[in-house]
Amino acid sequence: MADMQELEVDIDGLLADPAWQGHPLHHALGVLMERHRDLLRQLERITHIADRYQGAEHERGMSYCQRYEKQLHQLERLLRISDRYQQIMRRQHEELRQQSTHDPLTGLYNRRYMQRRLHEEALKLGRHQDQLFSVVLADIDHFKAVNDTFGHNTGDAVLMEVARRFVLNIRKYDVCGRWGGEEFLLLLPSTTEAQAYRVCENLRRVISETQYRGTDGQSLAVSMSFGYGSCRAVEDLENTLKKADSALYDAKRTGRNRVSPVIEDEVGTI
Ligand SMILES: Nc1nc2c(ncn2[C@@H]2O[C@H](COP(=O)(O)OP(=O)(O)OP(=O)(O)O)[C@@H](O)[C@H]2O)c(=O)[nH]1
Repeated sequence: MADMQELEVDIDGLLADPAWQGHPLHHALGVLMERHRDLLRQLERITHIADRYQGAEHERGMSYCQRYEKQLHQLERLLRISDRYQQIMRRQHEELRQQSTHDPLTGLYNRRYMQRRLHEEALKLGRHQDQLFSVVLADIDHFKAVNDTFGHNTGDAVLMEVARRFVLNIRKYDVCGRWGGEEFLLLLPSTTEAQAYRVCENLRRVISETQYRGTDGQSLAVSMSFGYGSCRAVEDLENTLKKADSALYDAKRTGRNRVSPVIEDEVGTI
């Protein structure tokens, strides 16, 4: 094959050489080369057709059982691809759902989700007049100073640890969310004011007794102020949030690291 290619290159060289242009065999050699190339092209086409024919013949020669097996394999492959695709879609859907309802830093529910939950909980009260729930607003004291003194990353670490402590110290049907920067909201179903006060006092103590770790290994302490209110009807929701907010403001105003309003009867029982 290599010899043939070399010969073709030699002949092409001779045909192109002006020294041989007038030679009586020059034209005949040119025509011969053209015919030779035509034949090669035809041969290639025939080989290609023969290959395809052989493939088709092989298929035809297969028994029904073999063809059925082959189609089954193809279907199984398709199913595997479709399964993988569905898994990816499900995972992406779950990630999107998580992102739309959760705060990325603390992993708690975000404000939008908490607003929806509050509304749903208030709607449920409409059908059960004797029921209620409580709302707690809790805010880290002097958090700006934490950031200014220890840096924003340490501030983030404190927020994460506070969130963890909250989740560890509430009942499993209570709902905890990040309401704003350093502010958290708790929804406490079927909880009276007196019970809400106790929940807040417990959390206040846990948060202030925790040693937090900064990103450079330093140890620091923080405290939180709490305000709460109870909701007894759907129309009451906005009012309850305002009540909790102004109670939180009172707790800040009267010295921080405290719960407002104080329920005197409960103070001794904690
Ligand atoms: N590290 C960090 N800081 C945040 C985040 N969100 C809000 N903050 C900071 O929280 C601080 C809140 O400061 P202020 O509203 O002045 O309140 P404070 O210093 O906690 O004071 P009081 O609430 O009155 O006790 C601001 O410095 C915000 O930048 C966050 O995601 N990470």
